[in-house]
Amino acid sequence: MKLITAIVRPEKLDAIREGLESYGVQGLTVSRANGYGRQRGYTQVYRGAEYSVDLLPKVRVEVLAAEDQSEDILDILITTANTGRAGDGKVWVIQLDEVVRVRTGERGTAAI
Ligand SMILES: Nc1ncnc2c1ncn2[C@@H]1O[C@H](COP(=O)(O)OP(=O)(O)O)[C@@H](O)[C@H]1O
Repeated sequence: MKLITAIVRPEKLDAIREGLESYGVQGLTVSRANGYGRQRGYTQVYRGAEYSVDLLPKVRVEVLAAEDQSEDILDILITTANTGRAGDGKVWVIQLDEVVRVRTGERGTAAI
């Protein structure tokens, strides 16, 4: 089992959710994040004063995946999040030891 984490543009969240749902993903976790990569920040003017914003708002999407679905889910995330510009984000995959469904006590892929 894998934990796939994607840090993406907030405006891409709807497309990502649609892509994952039509593939059959049955659950995901979304949280707000702030960060920077090669995109770095940008300069903004507020009440005449210029200041730099160096941590840009992003969305973190976390999906648990069975081994045989991990590559497909990774592809969906990359495809739906991509605009071709710096700031599109990053996706990483972590090997998981265990997943437990709290309600039933099921473990492993049955708990995904
Ligand atoms: N090395 C990293 N470690 C953790 N998060 C990162 C890293 N690089 C980028 N991110 C996250 O991804 C978001 C988008 O980064 P982006 O500028 O597209 O990265 P890059 O072009 O360097 O791959 C950042 O705002 C940050 O939240």
